[in-house]
Amino acid sequence: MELLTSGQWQAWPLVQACIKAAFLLLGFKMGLFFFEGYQIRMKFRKMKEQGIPIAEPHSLVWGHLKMMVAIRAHFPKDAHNHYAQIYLVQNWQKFFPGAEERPPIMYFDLWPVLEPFAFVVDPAMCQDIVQDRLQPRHPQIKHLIKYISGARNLTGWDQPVHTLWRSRLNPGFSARNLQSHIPTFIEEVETFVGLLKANAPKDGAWGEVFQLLNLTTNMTFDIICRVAMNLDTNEQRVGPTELQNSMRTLVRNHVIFKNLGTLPLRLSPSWNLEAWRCSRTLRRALMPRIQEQIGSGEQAKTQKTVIQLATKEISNESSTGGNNKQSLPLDKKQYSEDVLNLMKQFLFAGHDTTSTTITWAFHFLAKHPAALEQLRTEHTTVFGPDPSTASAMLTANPALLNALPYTNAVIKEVLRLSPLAATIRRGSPSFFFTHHSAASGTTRHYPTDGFAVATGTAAMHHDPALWPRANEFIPERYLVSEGHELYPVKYAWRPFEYGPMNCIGQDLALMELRLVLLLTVRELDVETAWEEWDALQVAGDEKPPTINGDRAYRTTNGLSYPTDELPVHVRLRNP
Ligand code: HEM
Repeated sequence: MELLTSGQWQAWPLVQACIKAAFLLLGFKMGLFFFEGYQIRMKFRKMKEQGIPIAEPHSLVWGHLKMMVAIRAHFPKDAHNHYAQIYLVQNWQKFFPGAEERPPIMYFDLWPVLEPFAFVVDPAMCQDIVQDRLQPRHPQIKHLIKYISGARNLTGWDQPVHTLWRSRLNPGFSARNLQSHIPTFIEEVETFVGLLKANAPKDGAWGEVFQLLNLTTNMTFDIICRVAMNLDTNEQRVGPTELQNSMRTLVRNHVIFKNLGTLPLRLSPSWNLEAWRCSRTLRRALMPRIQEQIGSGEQAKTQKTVIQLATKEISNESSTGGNNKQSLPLDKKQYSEDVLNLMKQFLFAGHDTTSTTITWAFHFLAKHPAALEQLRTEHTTVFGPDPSTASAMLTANPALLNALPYTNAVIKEVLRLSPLAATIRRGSPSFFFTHHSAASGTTRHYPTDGFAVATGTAAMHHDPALWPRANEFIPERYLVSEGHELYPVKYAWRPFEYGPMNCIGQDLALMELRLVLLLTVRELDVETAWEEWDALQVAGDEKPPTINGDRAYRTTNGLSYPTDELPVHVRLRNP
C-alpha cells in the first residue's frame, strides 16, 4: 500500500509536466492558428492599400465571411454556391464602390473556413492560368476526388506525369474512337427513350410525375462503363447495381473540400468506413474487367475501349524505347492500380456531369417552346420526317450527328446557364496576372501568392459585360457572325475549361447530349411537373423555395443536381 502511494507520488510530477506540455503545445498551435488568420486579414488590407480592388465589407474579425453569409441569405439553403458567384458579378458595384469597372479578379478572405480565394472573372486571364502559363491544380481540387479515386489520377497528377497519361488516354476519347461507339450510344439512348415512353399513356395524355435525373444517370453510367472498359452493367434495366450505388454514395457524401467545415466528417469513423466500403465494392466490380481489358489490348478490331487504347499506347512507348515521351518504367501491378483509379475517375466524371446537363436541357427546352420547335425542325430537315428512322440513318452515317448546328447551339446555351465545374489552380509568388483596364487606361498586376486561384465560370457565364441578355436562353448566340452584338467573347464560354488539363470527356458528353435530344424531342414532350410533384410531398405551410421564381435551381447535391432531381411528366407526340 505504502509502495503504491510512493509510486503514485513519484509519477505525479511527470503527469503534471505532460499536461503542462500538452497545454503549451495547444496554446502554441492556437497562437499559430490565430497569427495565420491575422496575417491573412492584414494581407487583404495591404492589397487594398496598394489599390487592388477588395470587396467590401472586409472586416478584421470576419474577413469576408459575413458578406458571404449575407449573399447566401438571398438564396435557398440548398442552393449551389454558383448563385453567390453570379450575384457578386451581377451586383459588383455594391461590393466595389467607387470602382470604374468590374474587377477582373475578386479576392475573398474566408479564413478560417477556407484559404484565401481569387476568383478570376476575366476570360483572357483564365486562359493565362490554364493554358498560356499553365499552373498546377490546387490541392483542394485534388481533395475533391480523393475519396473516389485516390491521388493517382488525371486530377491528382501534375506535369509531366499528367502529360504522359493524357497522351495515353486521349485516343480512347478521340472523336474517331467515339464514332466507332455510336451503335453503343444508340442502344443505350434508345433504352432511355423506351423508359421515358413507358411513363407516357398510349392515348397521348400526360403520364405520372417522376424524377428525370434517375433515368439520365442510369443511361450515362451505362455508356461510360461500356466506352471505358466494355463493362455492361445494364443499370437502365436492372440497376441500380452495387457498383452504381457505391459510386453514387461516394459522389453524394464524399466529394468535399478539406476545410474546417468538413473536419467533423473527415474525423468520423462511420463516414470513413462508408468510403472504404464503397471503394472496396468498386475494386471488386472493376478490377477483374480491368485486368481482362489490359490483357486484350491488341485484340479488339472495332470499338476499342479507353483501357485497350491506353494499353496499346504504352506498348508503343516501350517499343520505341519511350523516346521523347518521358515514359515511366511500367510496373504491371502499379499499372492496374492506376487504371483502376482512372476508371473510377471516369465513372464519376463521366456520368454525373452529363446526366445533370441532360436534365437541364429538358428544363430549358420546356420553358422555351420556340427553341424546342426549331430543334425539331432541324432534326426533321437532316433526318427526314419519320423520327423512328433516325437511329438507322445515324448508324449508317455517324457523321450526321455533326450536322446539327442548332442542336449544338442549344447544348452550348444549356451549358452556359448551368455550368457544372471550374478549375482551381495553385497561386505562386512568381505568378502575377497583368490586366489592362480600358476604363481607366491603367495596367495593373494582380498577385496570386497564397491564393487558391479559381476560374469563376458560373459568374462569367452570367456576366452582362460578357453576355448581352445574360440571364436569357438564346441559342442563336452561337450562330451569329462576328460583329453581331450576341457574338460570344472569346473564351467566355468555358464549361469544359481549356488547356492541357481541360475536360477529356467533352466530345463524349456532347455526343450523348446530341443523341438524347435527337432521339427524344420529336417522339415525346417532356415537361417539368412541379404542381403534381409538390402535391405528392408531405404537406406543410411553407411554400417551396424558388430562385428567380423558378422551382428548378442548382443545388449542392451531387455536382449541382436540379431541385428534387427534376420531377417531370411526359406524353407521346404521335400516339
Ligand atoms: C457536360 C459534361 C461535362 C462537363 C461540364 C465537364 C467539365 C469538366 C471541367 C470543367 C473539367 C476541368 C477541371 C479542371 O481543370 O480542374 C473537367 C475535367 C475532366 N473531365 Fe469533364 N466534364 C463533363 C463530362 C465528362 C465526361 C463524360 C468525362 C468522361 C470520362 C469527363 C472526364 C473528365 C476528366 C477525366 C477530367 C480531368 C482531365 C485532366 O485533368 O486531364 N468529363 N471536366
